Amino acid sequence: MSAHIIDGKVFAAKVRGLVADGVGKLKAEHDIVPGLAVVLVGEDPASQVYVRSKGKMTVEVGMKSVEHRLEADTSEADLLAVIKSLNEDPSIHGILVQLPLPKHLNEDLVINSIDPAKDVDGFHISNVGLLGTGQKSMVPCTPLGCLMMLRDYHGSLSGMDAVVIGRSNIVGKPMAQLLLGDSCTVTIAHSRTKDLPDVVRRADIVVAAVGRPEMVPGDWIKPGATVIDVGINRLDAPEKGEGKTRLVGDVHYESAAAVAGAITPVPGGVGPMTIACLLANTLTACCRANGLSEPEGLTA
Ligand SMILES: NC(=O)C1=CN([C@@H]2O[C@H](COP(=O)(O)OP(=O)(O)OC[C@H]3O[C@@H](n4cnc5c(N)ncnc54)[C@H](OP(=O)(O)O)[C@@H]3O)[C@@H](O)[C@H]2O)C=CC1
Ligand SMILES: Nc1nc(=O)c2c([nH]1)NC[C@@H]1CN(c3ccc(C(=O)N[C@@H](CCC(=O)O)C(=O)O)cc3)C=[N+]21
Repeated sequence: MSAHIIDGKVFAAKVRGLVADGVGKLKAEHDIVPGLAVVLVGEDPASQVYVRSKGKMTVEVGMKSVEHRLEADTSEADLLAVIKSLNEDPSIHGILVQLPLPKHLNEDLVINSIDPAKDVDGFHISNVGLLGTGQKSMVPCTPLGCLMMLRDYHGSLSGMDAVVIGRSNIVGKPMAQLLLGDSCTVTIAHSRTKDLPDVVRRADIVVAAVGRPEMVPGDWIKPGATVIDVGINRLDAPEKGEGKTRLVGDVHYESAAAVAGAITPVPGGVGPMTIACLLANTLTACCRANGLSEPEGLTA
C-alpha cells in the first residue's frame, strides 16, 4: 500500500475546531447562539447513526441542538407544520430533515418548504439553483466535505480530470458542480455509463458515490489518482462475531490504495466531514441571518 491516507476524522476535528471558535466569537461579541434542528421521521437505520453523532457534536461546538422525532406514519400536513414552526423560530438557524423519508411523504415538497436560508443541507431548489449559477448558497454537506479535503491535499484543482460516479441530488450532482466551480474537467458517471472502468481510468480525481459495496476495484484507478470514497455500506461480519457488521465504502480499499496517490478510508473519511460541514453550514447560516461576516474557509 502506497497511497497517502486522507484522514477525515482528523480533518473534521479541525473543521469543528474552527466552527467552535466562530460560535464562541458570536456568543462573546453578539450574545448569539446558533441553533440546529434535525427532523427524523420513522426509524431508518442508516439515519440513526448520523443523528446520534450529529447531536453530540452540535453541543460540543457550543450550538443549540434540537431533535424532532416523528412517527413513521406522520402525515405530510403535520410534518409541514413542524417545519413551519422551525422556519419561524428565531433561535433556529439550521434545519435538516433526514432523508430518505417514508414513502407516503413527498420529499421534494417537504424539502422545498424549508426556509432556504435555514436549509443547511443545501437541498432546497433555490440553493441548488444558486450553486448551479455560481452564486452564494448553502452547499450540501457531503460534497462540501469532499471539496475541502481535495483542496487541502492538492491546493488548486484547476484543470484536473474528475470523475464522479453517481448522479444523486444529494451527492453526485452537487459534487460535480463544486468540482466544475474549481475548474476541473468533470465527468458524471451513473448506472447507464458505458465502459465505466475506462472512464474512471482517465481520472485524476475519482469520487465514488454509488451505494454499492467495494464496487470500484484498484485496477480502475489511474496510478497516483486521488480517490474520495463517499459510500457507506454496512455488511455482515460473522468473522467479528455473531450479528456483527462492518462498514465498507464503494471503493475496494486495499486494491485501490495500492495504486492511488491518496485515498479516503471508510469509516473515518467522508462521513465525519459531512457532520463537520453541517455544523459549518449552521454557523454560516447564523452569521448571514444576523448580517455578520461569515468565517473564512468554511464554505465553498
Ligand atoms: N459519507 C456520507 O456522509 C454520505 C454517504 N452516502 C453514501 O453514498 C452512497 C451514495 O449515496 P446516494 O448518492 O444517496 O445514492 P443514490 O442511490 O441516490 O445514487 C446512487 C447513484 O449511483 C449510480 N449507480 C448505481 N449503480 C451503479 C453502477 N453499477 N455503476 C455506476 N453507477 C451506478 C446510480 O445511477 P442511476 O442514477 O443511473 O440510478 C445513482 O446515480 C451511498 O453508499 C450512501 O450511503 C450518502 C450521503 C452521505
Ligand atoms: N438530510 C440528510 N442529510 C444527510 O447528510 C444525510 C441524510 N439526510 N440521510 C443519511 C445520509 C448518511 N449520512 C452520513 C453522515 C455521516 C456518517 C458518518 O459519520 N459515518 C462514520 C461512521 C459511523 C459508524 O461507525 O457507523 C464514518 O464514515 O466514519 C455516515 C452517514 C448523512 N446523510
